[in-house]
Amino acid sequence: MSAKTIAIACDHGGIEMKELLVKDLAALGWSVLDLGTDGPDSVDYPDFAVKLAEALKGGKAERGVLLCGTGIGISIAANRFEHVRAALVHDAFGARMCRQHNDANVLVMGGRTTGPEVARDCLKIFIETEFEGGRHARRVSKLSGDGQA
Ligand SMILES: O=C[C@H](O)[C@H](O)[C@H](O)COP(=O)(O)O
Repeated sequence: MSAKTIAIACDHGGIEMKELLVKDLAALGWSVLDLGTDGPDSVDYPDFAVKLAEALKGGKAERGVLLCGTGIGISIAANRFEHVRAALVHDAFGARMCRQHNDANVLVMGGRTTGPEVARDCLKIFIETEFEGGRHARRVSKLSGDGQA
């Protein structure tokens, strides 16, 4: 069976965290689609959210990871796409809940706000936790235009 693919992208605020997490993803058995950025030069986080959203839409990856300084800007940008459920996570509980309750398909963290070991832990939990479905499936369906809001 071929490895599942996860896309990862960041701005300059998340570059060190990206390098760390790419290694972990490979060790966890995922094929990694690295969409940059690749160096410390200042770039604009919305451009990288778009790259990742397009990779998910085009079926090039099943899941995604986005990183910027705080995770805030890049999660705002990613959630403008209807097929993206990007969760800004700061701890293990959030990483677990965003999968179990929200079926998040993109994990977002801040390279300037979350320490490396917490980030690695969150990534592993995000990867290994399944969506619970049930009442949560009804709620998640309302996020994508199927609801009455
Ligand atoms: O939400 C935005 C992100 O945290 C960016 O990484 C941050 O705004 C970049 O800031 P600067 O251009 O000062 O490095």
